[in-house]
Amino acid sequence: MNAPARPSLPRGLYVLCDDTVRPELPLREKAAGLLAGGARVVQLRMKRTPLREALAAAREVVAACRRAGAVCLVNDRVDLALLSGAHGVHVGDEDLPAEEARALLGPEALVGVTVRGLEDAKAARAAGADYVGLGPVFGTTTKQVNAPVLGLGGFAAVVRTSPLPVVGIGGVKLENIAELAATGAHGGAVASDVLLAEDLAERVRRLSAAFDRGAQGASLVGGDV
Ligand SMILES: Cc1ncc(COP(=O)(O)OP(=O)(O)O)c(N)n1
Ligand SMILES: Cc1nc(C(=O)O)sc1CCOP(=O)(O)O
Ligand SMILES: [Mg+2]
Repeated sequence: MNAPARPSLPRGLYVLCDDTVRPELPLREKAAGLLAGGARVVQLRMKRTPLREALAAAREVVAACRRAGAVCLVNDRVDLALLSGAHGVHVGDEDLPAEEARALLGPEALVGVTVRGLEDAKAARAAGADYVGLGPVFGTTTKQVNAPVLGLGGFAAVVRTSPLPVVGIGGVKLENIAELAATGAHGGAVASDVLLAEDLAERVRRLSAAFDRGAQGASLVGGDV
């Protein structure tokens, strides 16, 4: 029997299509800009959109991502991920546990889990996660995070030994994403730096290119995972 076809999480820039940053711009327009710039991983993060609107937005954004060949993950809501046909979910401490998300979504879905350190990453692997979102790497004003800022050194230490691919989040921007990638991170998750840009597509291109440059440096010195 064939193994289930779970997509792998593309390496590189990971963008948040977020309704809390620049809330006046509709999610579908944000997604269109991000995808026009070549975004390959889009997380739909809806914290202030009423549930039925969120379902409609999820269906639109997932369909647009699929047309563009991008992976779309829904933040928090396993129900919306299922109903919209998303590739998976990203869950944290206040969401369904990863095991339950996996049980509901099945083996073909991607499940990402928020972690604060190495022990959390080991637990996420045991729970069936595919990758971890580790942060905050830098200070952020997008969300009040109840965990210390790791800094690049603290982040890199977890990346080196994590049993799962690590996506860095929190204050990641054009000025620091190459350094983040050079730690061997699998991805760099960005919300405000890209969503506040005048030209979202151009910002995606620049962030992606900077990540790839940093990752190339990491692989040259043997720091790649
Ligand atoms: C890639 C990535 N990493 C971490 C988070 C944070 O998720 P969570 O802890 O559930 O917090 P909210 O995003 O729900 O506020 C993330 N969204 N993405
Ligand atoms: C949603 C989120 N989670 C974080 C965590 O550390 O768990 S930091 C964060 C905000 C990311 O937004 P920006 O790119 O604007 O800093
Ligand atoms: Mg959450």
